[in-house]
Amino acid sequence: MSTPESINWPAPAKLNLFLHINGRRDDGYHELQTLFIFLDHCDWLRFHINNSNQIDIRPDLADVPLEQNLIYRAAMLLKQHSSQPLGVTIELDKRLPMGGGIGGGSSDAATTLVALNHLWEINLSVDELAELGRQLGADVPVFVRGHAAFAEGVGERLQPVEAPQKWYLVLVPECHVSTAEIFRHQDLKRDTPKQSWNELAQGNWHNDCEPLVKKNYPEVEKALRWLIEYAPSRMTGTGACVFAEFEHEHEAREVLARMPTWLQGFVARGENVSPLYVTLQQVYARND
Ligand SMILES: C[C@](O)(CO)[C@H](O)COP(=O)(O)OP(=O)(O)OC[C@H]1O[C@@H](n2ccc(N)nc2=O)[C@H](O)[C@@H]1O
Ligand SMILES: Nc1ncnc2c1ncn2[C@@H]1O[C@H](COP(=O)(O)OP(=O)(O)OP(=O)(O)O)[C@@H](O)[C@H]1O
Repeated sequence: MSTPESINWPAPAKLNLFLHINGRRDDGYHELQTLFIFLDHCDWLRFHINNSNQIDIRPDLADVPLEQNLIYRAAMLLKQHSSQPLGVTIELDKRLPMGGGIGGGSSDAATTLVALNHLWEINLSVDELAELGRQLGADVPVFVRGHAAFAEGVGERLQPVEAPQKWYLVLVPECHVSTAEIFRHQDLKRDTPKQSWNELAQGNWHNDCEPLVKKNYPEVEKALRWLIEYAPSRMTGTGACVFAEFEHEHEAREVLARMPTWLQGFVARGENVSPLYVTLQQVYARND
């Protein structure tokens, strides 16, 4: 029988199928409209719980001090909801590129909240976990809730949607884009008119960050220029990753096989239900 220790918890990537920026609020945050889906391409986390009152993460993330690691911050936030000396050692198998616009850090944080809520027996509701997630970053709640969603406001108003299931080829340019830097930039386009979900569901999607990131990061521009020869292509989030959508896996793999050596990428399936929730259901079923 498998023990909680032997479970690998997925932290899936997300794509923003579109990212429309509608304006800037007085506090500097942006009003936006975006469509989130998950990919079956994940970081993997293993949780070894104990009573040490300590949070350890192995291995260290290069360039991210422990106190800034979103996994550590998520565990510390959750720990405040118990009076016990809760501890954990977390093994992280990092596969998602950092600063790639596919939400790796946010997803790691969400998986930590969901898994430790169960393993530490804290039993917060999904709404309470999403609220904790919001304190860590705008993208964390959608990973906590675990369903593809149309997001509005500053990203906090989420409406679950069913996106058609497609395959994606994601290219990972060799650069990190800082989300804060892009949102601060004076040349960012911020005036796409708001539309209803019914209008947006008809298509005509774009990413308002893409022109600026292409201009400032030649690696992103080069990757898009290559990919667009094969299929309509777009950037996710504030970059750096770019993606193209395909009906069938073999079509995406054929383009992957043509990729020149100066590019890196992967093929993944789009998911409406996060792989995290598939794992959580399996854990519940095992405990019944
Ligand atoms: C652009 C998206 O990636 C779309 O998925 C997200 O909305 C960004 O999510 P995230 O990385 O979790 O963002 P946060 O860590 O909350 O914010 C990073 C920085 O982005 C800017 N930011 C973020 C979200 C938003 N609606 N307006 C903003 O201006 C803020 O300057 C903030 O300092
Ligand atoms: N566990 C973590 N994994 C990745 N990055 C982390 C983590 N904890 C903190 N960070 C910090 O967060 C930054 C953004 O990481 P992330 O991989 O989430 O970027 P992203 O995919 O561009 O996110 P988003 O699309 O949400 O803006 C990293 O550069 C790093 O400094």
